[in-house]
Amino acid sequence: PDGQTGAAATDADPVALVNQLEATTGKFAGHRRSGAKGVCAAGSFVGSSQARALSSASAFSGQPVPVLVRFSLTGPNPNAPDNTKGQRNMALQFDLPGGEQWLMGNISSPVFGAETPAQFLGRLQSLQADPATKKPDPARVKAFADANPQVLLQGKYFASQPVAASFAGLNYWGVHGFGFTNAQGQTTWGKWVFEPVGGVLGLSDEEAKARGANFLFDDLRQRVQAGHAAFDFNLELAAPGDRIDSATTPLPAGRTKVTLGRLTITSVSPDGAGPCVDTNFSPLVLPRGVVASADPILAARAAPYAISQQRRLEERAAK
Ligand code: HEM
Repeated sequence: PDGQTGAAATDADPVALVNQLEATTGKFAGHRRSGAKGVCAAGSFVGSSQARALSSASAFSGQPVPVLVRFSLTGPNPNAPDNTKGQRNMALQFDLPGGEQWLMGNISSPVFGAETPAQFLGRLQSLQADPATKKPDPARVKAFADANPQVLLQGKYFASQPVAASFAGLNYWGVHGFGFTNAQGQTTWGKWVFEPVGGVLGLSDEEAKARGANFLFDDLRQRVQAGHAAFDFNLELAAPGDRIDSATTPLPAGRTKVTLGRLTITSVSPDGAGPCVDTNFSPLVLPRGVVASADPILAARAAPYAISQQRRLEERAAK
């Protein structure tokens, strides 16, 4: 806590965040504290000339760059059902020349569920089940949400969307603002979204029920085999006055969008295997030519990811 900067009001201890994730959403030994049900895949990214004008990052050279991909459902449960509404993830590790890496964890929503780490901790606390009823206390949930209305935006977005028909048929947002710096030293700020080349694919509630609880991974394998899994990496450019430091404030609709390149998914690993299983996708690992915004949620992600990774690797080793 640092009373002079006021940091104590918005920060949260990373260990407390991971402990609270476990207390509220559950703990499944050996698995990610969020994004547990997932699969490794591989892809190839080719950057565009528009991207090269904005950023000197080697990811945009125009040469194919290998990308380690992980698609997942949110939450700690490795057996969560696929055929429900809610968050899906696409985490990426661009393996750049010279051993440089670019890591990101993108989600199927333009906003996160909290604006600051402290607010996220408070929201999770309010959602923790009461030991007596085994359910969250509705009055406590409401009181926190009334005082922190940003925490409802993400749930409203998911409620407005159909059940995802495919990991390859979703928009995946970076949510945070990032700056793209070119060789002249000019930095352009924006927020990115990976948009599926074949369009967004949704299911009606009846269709979702008929698919069963485990259809997304087979669907992904089929689409990748058929060559139908690719995303345009698009950057929405911030205009003067736009907020780029808030994970609950998307850019206003209609901002100029620049296509930075195309990511093609080329293979999918067997279930539970592959090079992404033991890694974490800490979104502060950025290449030269890309810089982080001052979004406090972005800054707060690195430490909990490392803690979760350490816990699950230790649990796996102890089995
Ligand atoms: C303070 C806020 C947040 C906390 C405490 C948090 C915590 C975590 C933790 C503990 C993991 C598991 C890490 C591992 O074991 O490898 C995780 C995974 C993930 N998170 Fe977050 N997260 C936060 C915010 C966000 C935001 C804002 C996004 C999206 C913009 C996001 C996207 C993801 C994704 C995509 C994964 C799965 C990555 C994978 O497949 O390995 N998280 N998060």
